[in-house]
Order: sequence, then C-alpha cells, then structure tokens
Amino acid sequence: MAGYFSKYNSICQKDHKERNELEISLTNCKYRGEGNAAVAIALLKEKKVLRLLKSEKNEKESMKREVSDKLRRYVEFVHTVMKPLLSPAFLHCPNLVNLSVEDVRTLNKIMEGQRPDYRVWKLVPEAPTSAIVLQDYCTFPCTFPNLPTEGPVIGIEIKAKQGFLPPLEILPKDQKIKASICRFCLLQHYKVKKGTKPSISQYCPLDLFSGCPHRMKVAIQNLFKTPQNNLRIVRDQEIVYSREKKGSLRTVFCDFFHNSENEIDSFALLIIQALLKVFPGAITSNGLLPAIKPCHQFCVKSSKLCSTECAASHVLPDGCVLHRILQVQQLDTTDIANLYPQFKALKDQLNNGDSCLEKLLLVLAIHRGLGKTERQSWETESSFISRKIWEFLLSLTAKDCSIMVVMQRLKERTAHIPDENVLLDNNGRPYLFSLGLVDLDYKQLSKIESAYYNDCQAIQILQKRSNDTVPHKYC
Ligand SMILES: O=P(O)(O)O[C@@H]1[C@@H](OP(=O)(O)O)[C@H](OP(=O)(O)O)[C@H](O)[C@H](OP(=O)(O)O)[C@H]1OP(=O)(O)O
Ligand SMILES: Nc1ncnc2c1ncn2[C@@H]1O[C@H](COP(=O)(O)OP(=O)(O)OP(=O)(O)O)[C@@H](O)[C@H]1O
Repeated sequence: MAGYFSKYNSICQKDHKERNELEISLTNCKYRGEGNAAVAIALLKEKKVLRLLKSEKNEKESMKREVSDKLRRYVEFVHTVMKPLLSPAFLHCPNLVNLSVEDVRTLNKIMEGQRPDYRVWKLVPEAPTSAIVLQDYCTFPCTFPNLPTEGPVIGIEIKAKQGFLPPLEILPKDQKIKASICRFCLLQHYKVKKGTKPSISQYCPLDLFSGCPHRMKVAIQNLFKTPQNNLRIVRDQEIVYSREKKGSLRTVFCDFFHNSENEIDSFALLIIQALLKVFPGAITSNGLLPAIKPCHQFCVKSSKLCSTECAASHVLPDGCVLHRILQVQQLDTTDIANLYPQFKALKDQLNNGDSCLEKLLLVLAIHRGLGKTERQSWETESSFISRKIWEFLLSLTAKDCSIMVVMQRLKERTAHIPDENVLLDNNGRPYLFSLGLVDLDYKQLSKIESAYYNDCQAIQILQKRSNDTVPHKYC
C-alpha cells in the first residue's frame, strides 16, 4: 500500500516487545481504566501499561482478527504523524506485543468487578491477540533514576477536548450557535439524553485553553466537581478519583504536599504550571503547523473572571502542551458543517467511495500544505478537499487525546534535574514532574458523518430546550 503505513512498516517489527519481558499475573497487573475503544492495564513492576482493544460482544470473528492490523496502524500513525505534530517531547512510541489466550484470561480476571457498568457491553474476547505496550504515564520514566523524591506519586489525566470556537462567518445559518457555545458544552445535553453522560459537566475547555490562570483554575475546579471522563487521578498506581470514584480530594493529596494548607488550590496551581510549562523541544519552530489563532474565546459556559487586561496578556506559551494540542486541533479550519457536504460530494465522484478516499488520505501523511486554509497552487479541487478531510481527522485525534501529568514532592532541588521537569508550589517548594499524551488513535472516515450528525442532533436538542435565544438559557 502506498503512503506512510507501508513506508514505516518496519517500525512495528523493530519495536516489537517480547512477551517474556512482561509479567502478566494477578499480582503484577492492575486495571487502570478504559474508554470507548480500549482498556488499559498497568504492569506495576515494569511501569508499563498494556492497551487492549475491545470489541462488541457479538462482533464478527473477522473483525476480531483485525485487531493486530489496527494496532500496527496505531503504532505507525503515532510514530509518523502524531509524534512530529504533537512533538516528540510529549510522546513515547508504543510497542506491539502478542498475548496468548491464558494472558487474556488473566487480564479479564483482573478487570472483573473493576469496569464501569456502562462500558461492559464491549469486552476483550478470550482469544490470542495483540496489545500495545506504553510507558505508564502515572509513574516516572526510567530516565529519572534516584532523584531525591518523597511522598506519593500522583498521576493526573485530563481529557481536555476541543479548545476553540469556529469563526461565526464560516458557519451556515442554522449552525451559527456553534460560535457561541463550544463543542464540548454543546454536546452535553445530547449526551445526557442519550445516557452516555450522567449529568451536565461544569467544565469548559475554553477556560482550560485560555492561558489565563484565573480561568484555568476555574476549569480545573470544575473538573474536580464533574470529572466524567475528563479527569482521573491515580495515586501510587491506583485510581483514586474519577467519574466512578469521587472520594475526598483531601485524602487523595494526603502526604503529597510539603505542608497541608489549601491542598486543592495548591494542586490546581501545580497542574496549571505543568500545562503551561515550556518544553524547548516542543517549540514549533519547524513550521509544520500554522500559528494558533487567539485563544481568548468565551462560550456561554466559560468563566468570565478574566479581565480585559488579563485577556490581553495571557496566552498559551509556544512549547507548552496545551499550545501544541490546540495547534493540531485548529487544523480543523472549515468546520464539519462545511466539510461534510464536500466530503459527500467527493465520495460520490470517486468510484470506490470510502476505500478510494482512505487511500487518497494515507498518502498525505504530513503534507507541505498542512493547515493552509486556501487551496494551494499545486492542488486540484479534490486533492484540496482530501487535505481538508485529512486535517479534520488529525484534528479529531487531538480533540480526543488525554494529557497525563505525573508529580512527586522533591526533598531538594538538585542541579541535575532539568527546569522543564520541576514545578514549584506557592511557597517555592519543588516537585518533580513529567508529562505525556495518550489516546492518539487514527480516526476513521466514518467519523465525519458521525461528527456532523452529532452536531445537528445536539443543536436540535438545545433549541428544543429553549426557544429563547438568550445564550445562558442553553446551559
Ligand atoms: O466526538 P466526541 O466529542 O463525542 O468524542 C467521543 C468521546 O466522547 P467524550 O469525550 O466522552 O465526550 C468518546 O469517549 P467516551 O466513550 O464517551 O469515553 C470516545 O473517545 C470517542 O472516540 P472513539 O469512538 O473511541 O474513537 C469520541 O469520538 P470522536 O472524537 O472520535 O468523534
Ligand atoms: N500510557 C498510559 N499511562 C497511564 N494511563 C493510561 C495510559 N494509556 C491509557 N491509560 C488510561 O487508560 C484509559 C483508557 O485508555 P485510552 O484513552 O487509550 O482508551 P480509549 O478507549 O481510546 O479512550 P476514548 O474513549 O477516550 O477514545 C485512559 O483514559 C487512561 O486513564
């Protein structure tokens, strides 16, 4: 096959992890969490995570057999597309491993009683399979040996979601509302109605991506209040705070800080620092992506605490993880409302619909026109639309990925710890930290139709809820 999937076929072979390097046993493995597509099991000694794909209970045998192809694609996609786009500073490339039926049986046993009810309609079939081995981002990488740390290791996962609004002028008349309510907030009522969300989240991604410490703090406090699948906290490799486990945050932070005053605020400040930390290796000097558009956007749900002066001075610094994610998210320049009809027209033009288009997209990989809003001189109308589709899919991955932050108190600040791995609390006391990105799946073409459909449904529901056009009535 043409394109990056064939070009980088060797990556998987080279990085193939030996099964005997991993201890898959009831004592060494712990359920770490799951999403719609995959389940993650922590390997405690190895400080790795096994990511297994799930399938629907009645899925066809042939679909189950595709697991290893899907994972190979995943590894190649992360290595050749997402790593350069989101920066090698935030990604370690995953490996593939083959698992026997006994391994899967053991892993399923470990998951028993741990999985949330609303996820069990999918499972890991009891059969030999492949899985992905990732670094456990709730522990420190092995390149951080023997540092003077103490107290618990706290891992935080933030699924930040879409951090910008599409410009009003590009939206069709019946979708103008999308310029005043962000996609995350827009979809909330629809998801609650469908039963996939328990309640309306108080979190607004525009606050988190604002770069304003005030608004970011509100975003994090709201994540604490309604974590849904947007916030998880792991303490010493054990999940202690999530949608399913909402205990006391004070207990979570017990022994974590140098002193025990205002732990929750102090923790929010450390997270903000981590999210705004500049990693020299992540500064976008390579010109791969266009500059981000201003991030001072407000949706009807976002916090209004940021003053005018503050809005002018607070930006996401180039080289921080939020900046980089937002850049990739903003590859979506046309909005699905405009892209979907173009996608349908192009599919009709092509003889072989989806599969032909898939091939067209795969050769794009990291294209020299990436992110350009206008059609380039070398592009035909259909190659321009293919690029827009490809950009939308890349952007979708960045809108759905999770940021993993891990922290531990440092007894002292030693010279050989790089600045980029140290956070300071309000009293200037140091914490070791590290950061990574997970859930970087390649999004299939079918996502274009579902994204369009979901937006239309969500708009309808919102409009039904209130015929009043005053924006705050929507929430
Ligand atoms: O489109 P969204 O915003 O509803 O995102 C979906 C997520 O919803 P949520 O983050 O909970 O709001 C959804 O998450 P959940 O299943 O709700 O945990 C998935 O991540 C889904 O991706 P995929 O189908 O697994 O590839 C996500 O779908 P896509 O990002 O692939 O569209
Ligand atoms: N490398 C890792 N280190 C630590 N935890 C991880 C790692 N990879 C995954 N996890 C945990 O497992 C959960 C599920 O993994 P992942 O997000 O890849 O599943 P998914 O099904 O693709 O999710 P989604 O529904 O969001 O698409 C994550 O939300 C995270 O809590």
